[in-house]
This record gives sequence, C-alpha cells and structure tokens, in this order.
Amino acid sequence: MENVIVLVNRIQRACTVLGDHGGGDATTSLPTLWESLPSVAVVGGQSSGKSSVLESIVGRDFLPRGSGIVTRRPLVLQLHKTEDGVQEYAEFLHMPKRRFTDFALVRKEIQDETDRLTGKTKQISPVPIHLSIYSPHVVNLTLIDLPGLTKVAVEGQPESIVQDIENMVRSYVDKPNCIILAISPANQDIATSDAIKLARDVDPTGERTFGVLTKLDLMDKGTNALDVLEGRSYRLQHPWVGIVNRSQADINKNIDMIIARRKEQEFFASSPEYSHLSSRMGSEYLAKLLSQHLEAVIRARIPSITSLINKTIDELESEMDHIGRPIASDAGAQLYLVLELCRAFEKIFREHLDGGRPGGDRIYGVFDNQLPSALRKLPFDRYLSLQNVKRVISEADGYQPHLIAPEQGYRRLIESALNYFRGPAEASVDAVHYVLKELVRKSIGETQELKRFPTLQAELAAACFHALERFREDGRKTSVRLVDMESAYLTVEFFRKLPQEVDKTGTGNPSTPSVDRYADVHFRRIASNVSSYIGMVSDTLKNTIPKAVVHCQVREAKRSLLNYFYTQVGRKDAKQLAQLLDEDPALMERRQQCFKRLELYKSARNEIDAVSWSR
Ligand SMILES: Nc1nc2c(ncn2[C@@H]2O[C@H](COP(=O)(O)OP(=O)(O)OP(=O)(O)O)[C@@H](O)[C@H]2O)c(=O)[nH]1
Repeated sequence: MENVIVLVNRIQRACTVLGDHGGGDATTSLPTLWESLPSVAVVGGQSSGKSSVLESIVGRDFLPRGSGIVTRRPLVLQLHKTEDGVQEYAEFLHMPKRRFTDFALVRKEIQDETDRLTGKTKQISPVPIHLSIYSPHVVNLTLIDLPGLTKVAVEGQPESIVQDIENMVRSYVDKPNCIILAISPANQDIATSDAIKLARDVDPTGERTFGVLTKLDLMDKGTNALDVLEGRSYRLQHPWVGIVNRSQADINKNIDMIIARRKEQEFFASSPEYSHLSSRMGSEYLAKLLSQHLEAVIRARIPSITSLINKTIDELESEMDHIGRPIASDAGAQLYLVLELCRAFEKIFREHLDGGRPGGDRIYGVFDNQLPSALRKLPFDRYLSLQNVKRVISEADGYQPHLIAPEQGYRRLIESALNYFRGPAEASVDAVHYVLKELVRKSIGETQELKRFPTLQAELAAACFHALERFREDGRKTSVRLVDMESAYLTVEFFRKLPQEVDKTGTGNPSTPSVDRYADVHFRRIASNVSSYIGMVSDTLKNTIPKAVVHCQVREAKRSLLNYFYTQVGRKDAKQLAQLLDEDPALMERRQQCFKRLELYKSARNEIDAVSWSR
C-alpha cells in the first residue's frame, strides 16, 4: 500500500484548493473533510523553539524569523521523502509551477504570502499556506505550524490578537483527529508551559499529545529534565522527546542543519544524564516517531473516513438536486428550460382552477354569494318610492299627462333602474380578477422549479398580470353589455301579461278601465310592475354575468394566459434569455460551494479507492 501519509497529503491539498480549511463556518454550513483527516499541529509559546524543531525535522533553514508574531497563518508543511541523491526542492500550493531550490527564497515567499492575505497589519488568518518539501533527508510527514501562543500584543497589533491566536490554535487542536506536538522549553518550569496547558485542556488523557522539550542545553548547571523526559512531571501516553536545537549563536554563524543534527546526537550520547535515553531523543528520532504514529493513525481512520466521505457525497448530491443543476449556456437549451418552467407553472395554475388545488372555488363564491348579495342590495325600494315614480312619470309625460298607460314613464323608470346593474356586474369582474391574480401568485410560489429564478418569476408574474388585465377589460365590456342589452330591448311579453287596471267603483265592466290616473294607487301599481320587471332582469343577470365572466376571464386565463409571453420569449437572444434565467445570487453561490465540496469528496474517494485497491 502506498504510504498513506502521501495520500492524506494529496487530499489535504485538494481541501485547500477547494476552500475547505476546516473550522465550522456557520454561514456556509458545508461539511468539512479537512477536519476528518489526521494531522500533526505544532503548538508552543513564543520562542519555545517551534521553528527550530520544524527546521531540524526538515534539515533546512526555511522559516521566517524575527521578533513578535512571525507565524500569522497556519503553515501546512508536507514532507515527501525522495530517493537519495535527488535534489531537494520546495513547492507552494499557491505557486504550483515554481520549484524552489533556494530555501532562503522559501522563507521570503512564506512572508510574502502571509502578507498577501493579512496585509502588513500583522493580523492573523486561518487560511493555511501549503508548502511541500521533497528531500532525501526527510520522512513522510505532515506538520501544521501555528502562530506561537503569546501573552501580550506587540505594537501595531490589536489587543485581541492574544485571544485570536489562542482561538485559532484551539480550533486545530480541539479536533479529535489532531495530533498535538506540544513544544516546551526545558529552561522553563513545565507547569507554566503554554503548550502543555492547552494540550491538557483539549486532550486531558494525553492520548494524542507528543511532548517535546527543547533547550535542554540551556538548563542551569546541576539541573536536568529527567523528571519531565521520563514522564514523572507530566504523564503523557507517548514518551517525551528531548531536543537540542541550534542556539541563536549557531544560527548567526550559519551552522549547517545536518551538522547541528549530528551535534544534537552527540549531546545526548555524551550526556551523563541523558545517554540512557539517547536512542529516543533528538529531532531525527522525533520525525520518525511522528511519521510512524501518523501513518498508524491514518490507517486506522481510513474506513471511517471512507464512510464519512460516502455519506457526505450522498448529502451533497441531494442538496444539489434540491438546488437544481447549473443552467446550460446555449440559447436553445435556455429557451427550452424557460418553456418547461412556464409549463410547470401553468399546470399548477390550472389545477387551482379546475380543482386538485384550492382557490378555484373562490370564483364560484363570487357567483354564488357576492353577486346575488350585491344584486339584492341594489336600492330599488328607494328608487321606486311613490314620490320618485310620480316625478319620473310626470317628467316623462311633459305638458300632456298620459291618457291610458305611461309608456314613456315606464321606459324611463326601467332604463334608469337597469343602470344600477352595472355596479354588481363590474364588481363581479373585479372580484374574479383578483382571485385569478392571487392564484397566479400562489402558483408561482408553488412551482418548485421556479424557485431559483427570481427574475423569471417576476417577469412571469408581470406577463400574467398584464394578460389578466386584458381579460378583465373584456369581461367588464361583455358583462356591462349584457346590462345594456337589457335596456336596449324590453321584454314585451312581460307587459302583455300584466293584469289591466280595473275600475274599483264596481261598474261591472272590467274591460273599461276607469281608474283615477292621478291617484296614488295608480303609481303604486306602476312601481310594482317596474319592480317585478327589474326582478326578472336581476334573475337573468344573476345567471348571465357569471357566464360572461367565465367566458372572458377564467376560460381565457386557462387557455391563453402566457400566449403573449411565449411570443416575446421566442424573440429573445441568448443574452436576454440568460438574464431571464438569472438565478438568486445566494443560490448560485451555494451551488458553487456544494459543487466544489462535492468535487473534493469525490476526488478524495477516488484517491482512497486507488490506494486501497493497490494494497
Ligand atoms: N541553545 C538553544 N537555543 C535554542 C533551542 N531551541 C531554540 N533555541 C533558540 O531560541 C530562539 C527561539 O527559537 P525559535 O525556534 O525561533 O522559537 P519559536 O517558538 O519558533 O519562536 P517564535 O516563532 O518567535 O514563536 C532562537 O534564538 C533559537 O536559536 C535549543 O534547543 N537550544
């Protein structure tokens, strides 16, 4: 089986390229693969010797030095062992084409890349820098260098930096998959070590903490660190490793790292206190120990990582299905999509009208309740009061009062009364119009496929409302025309059937009308006749207005709501169609993120599969 550290290195690089830096980002709530991968994080207080340990493990000077907080972004350092004799080189993930053979330039690039993201403001950032070193002098290992824990902010840095650094370091070491390399200087009381304090907090049983004691050469004469190195001062599950790095003077003298490693070995071998431990001390031993441990941890974790990957792929796929797939870029496919979406909407709209979905019944409610009640409420009682009837008839008679029946008076009374029907007719048209508009809104909301296209939704709604407005105008004209038709020609039959006014004096001859045409009873009879006629018309309109409304508005809405929209869409070019299919930016962003994460998980699965099969 290929070295699994190399496998994890590849997956980690993919994580960074695709934006997974671990850490629960509450705003994206995307699953993180990074966090499930075992890694070694180097933690320690400032000047504890972290950089020196890392450089010693690598066998090269390559880390930025200086006062204050130098490490301001996590540095993921991936070490790849190459064949003997091959030239060493380094590569940054953000500069994949460039091979660095001069390690002084590596140091500079780490500084520059840190500044690129954080500015020169000395801020910190959780986005890691990935550096791979290919060398025959290293073991396969991945280490994450983190900013040194500090107690005070230096000039130009906000006070919060102390806490920010601790939070960032914690976000790494908190994870159960993180192996903690806790660096403490031997010339300081172990009880005050920042690294041990933090490690104890997040890993109280010491299962995943490796204690490293630096600066053993700087201890006061007559004292030694055996209590710590032999696990008596602070017990960990793994043995403590003592280290002797280059002193500042060695660094100033440019003492070669390989020579320094040798000197370190000599220090342990020749030391009366530590010689019995010498095979388990020093940076070379530490590197091998970590490499073996990391490999064992990764091997043990592979099955659970695989199952996590599979589960997450399923979740992401189903989220992508829900969000909808990306839109094709050619005009034909876009037009097809717009038409499909419109059809989906129309189907739902029709279901609302025809039944299956609620809302269409409200139209019947207009015809069954609103219209009859509006008709009943028309003020005919007032209009046909004795006084008004008398006035209208005498005005119609003019200077010559009517002789037999007031023909003109009847007509005027009826025509004016019929005008009252316009109100309920128009109100029915409007009421149905608003129901239809509401159903359009509802149907757009219920068309799942449309959810991601706010622009199309708005244009579709506007087109529907425009069409409904035209149907309303037609409905209004037609139903008002029904009323006007009633005025245009009165039903003669009705009047023929009316009983004649008879002489109440009882002369015995019914065919000889001899009523007093100026008495109230005469006008009351006229009012009652007109009222009956109006009642008859009202009954007719109660039936015909709904027919007009359905014919002009409801039926048309079902048949041709989007006709005009379709012809307009058909004329749009690719750019206009793309605008119409302009998605909600938040949704596009989410799809993009899910897509990238899915890609990451799939490539990780392929990597793991390939390694497992080659076992
Ligand atoms: N003599 C001696 N000096 C050491 C040892 N380890 C580190 N130093 C010196 O201690 C100083 C700080 O070491 P660094 O490796 O820069 O420590 P650091 O933890 O990376 O420091 P910051 O990056 O500032 O947080 C340097 O001058 C090193 O030369 C050691 O084992 N022995």
